[in-house]
Amino acid sequence: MINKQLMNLLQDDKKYIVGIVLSKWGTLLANIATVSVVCMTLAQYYTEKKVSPLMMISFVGVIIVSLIIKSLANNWQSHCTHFASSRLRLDVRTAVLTKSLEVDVSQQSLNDTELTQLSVEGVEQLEHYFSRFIPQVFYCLLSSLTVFFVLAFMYIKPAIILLLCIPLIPLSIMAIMKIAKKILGEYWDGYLILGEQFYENLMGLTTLKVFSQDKFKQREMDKRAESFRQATMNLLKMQLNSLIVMDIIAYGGAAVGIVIALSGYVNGVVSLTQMLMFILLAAEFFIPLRQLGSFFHVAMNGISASKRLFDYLDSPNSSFAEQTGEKNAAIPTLLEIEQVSFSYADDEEYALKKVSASFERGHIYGIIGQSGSGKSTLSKLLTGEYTTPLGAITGYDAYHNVISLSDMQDDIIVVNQKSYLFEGTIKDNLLMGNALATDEELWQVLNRVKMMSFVKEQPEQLNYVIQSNGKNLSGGQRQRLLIARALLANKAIYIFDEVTSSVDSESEKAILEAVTQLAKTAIVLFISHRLYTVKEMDTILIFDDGSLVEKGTHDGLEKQSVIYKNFLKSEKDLLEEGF
Ligand SMILES: Nc1ncnc2c1ncn2[C@@H]1O[C@H](COP(=O)(O)OP(=O)(O)OP(=O)(O)O)[C@@H](O)[C@H]1O
Repeated sequence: MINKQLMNLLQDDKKYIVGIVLSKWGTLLANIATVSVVCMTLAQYYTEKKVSPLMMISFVGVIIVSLIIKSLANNWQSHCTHFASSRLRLDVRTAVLTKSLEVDVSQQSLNDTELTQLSVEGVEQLEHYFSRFIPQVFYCLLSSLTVFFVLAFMYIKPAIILLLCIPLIPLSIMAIMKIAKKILGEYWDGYLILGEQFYENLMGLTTLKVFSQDKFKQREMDKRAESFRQATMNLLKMQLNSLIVMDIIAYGGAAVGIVIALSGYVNGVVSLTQMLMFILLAAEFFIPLRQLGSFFHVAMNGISASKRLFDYLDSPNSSFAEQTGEKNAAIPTLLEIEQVSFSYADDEEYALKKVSASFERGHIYGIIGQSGSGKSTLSKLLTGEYTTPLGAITGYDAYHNVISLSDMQDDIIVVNQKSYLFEGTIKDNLLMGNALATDEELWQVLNRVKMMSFVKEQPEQLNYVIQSNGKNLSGGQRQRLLIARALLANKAIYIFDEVTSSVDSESEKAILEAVTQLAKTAIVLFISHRLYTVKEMDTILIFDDGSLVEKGTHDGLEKQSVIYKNFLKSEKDLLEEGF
């Protein structure tokens, strides 16, 4: 019932749990005192037909003190309830965020939507576990013993009967827990799948509309929502049924105790005060246990969500993130790839096959090949998006010291189709590349990508606001800003992956000039579909079906390489056809 892994999270916050239990216990003691004084007053009035002044004073005094205690205890309880889980929720969310940044894309066991749902709604559910369920478990023990001793003092026989009923409730909770696990699993699965599909459809809504697929997707979502509704109803049904079982035990037990107390009064075994107290306190005996039952269901939701979060947090990190200790501060001037092979999944064909190449600072390398030939896969391996290829990827600094790929990764930057411009000013976006850059440096870099005149034309200049992902810019302007931001980052190795594929010729020219200039001080890999964009580059590498099939300068390849000549010819044909 008590999850060890979750409890370990509490650390210093256990004191708040103790605070909640004690405040509840204080309320219970105040209730017992109120019940006692009410019963004594009633009994006196019933037998003597009047209430003595002393009894009146005690009655009013006890009621006032009880109210004060209850009010203080309630305040203290809400204070502790808030603190018992707020730090913990923050910690769990921070841990999830940190983990998501550390784990390789290839090893992410949860996708973005699942992670968001679990760390928002799932973590929210943990509040109930810590601030309600756990304190209630301890309070139940304390309250049952307290009320038992008071009742036993009144009339031992029915008090023992009530005590014997108590284990039935935790036993029924444990039995329900077994069924609940499966139902909760289905509920969370449905919730996550629905969220994921909703997110995907929302992202692709324009595409769905263009292809008139929105109605079809809507029907699909309807079906998914319906099965989630079923799972939710099953969960609610299970919760309701189990509450009925607990009610029967709680109120049944209280009823048995009350009947025995009444018969004790009729037979003269107990006094009127004792009998009245028994009737009023018998319910008090079971109420905490009954509440435990209701809290249990909400807590189970949190436990189920937290299990998925823990599985995620316990999953292995990327080899890159696991590196500890000092990073090698050396700057790579040479990058060597030896016999690198990589497959996205065990049973999949190799996307890269025994690729060997070396890249030097001061050079720009044009990487071309048909779609699916493995160009982007090489980029993903270099940036650490995917890890553990066969073969070796090693860097060397100017003094020939070896730099491992993980040490090198901070020095590698990629600009590709996934690169993003955030809603905010041009300056904000550029400063992401280098937070310390001055306005002058920003203008310089804008000049390098031929964006200076555009920005100068805007009344707000550097403070011109870009909409999310540069919606209010042309494709070429957007791409040039992405490159400007990367240039500001001042890295040793740059990978440009299809950065000119959807831009106008003016932007293409500006980009090519900027990257060629950059190659004087960095290692630059320029991946492209279009051969003419890499013609002038120092070395051209041709990929075909995962293999590096040719390497050389344009002039050399034009003379010797059949593949290159075919490439040139097919591109010429395409250009003549107007593509
Ligand atoms: N995330 C992935 N999971 C599984 N297979 C993938 C993944 N990404 C790429 N592949 C496969 O790996 C192979 C190489 O893909 P890659 O993206 O490296 O090609 P590319 O040369 O960059 O293609 P393009 O020019 O179209 O971008 C292809 O067969 C592709 O289907």
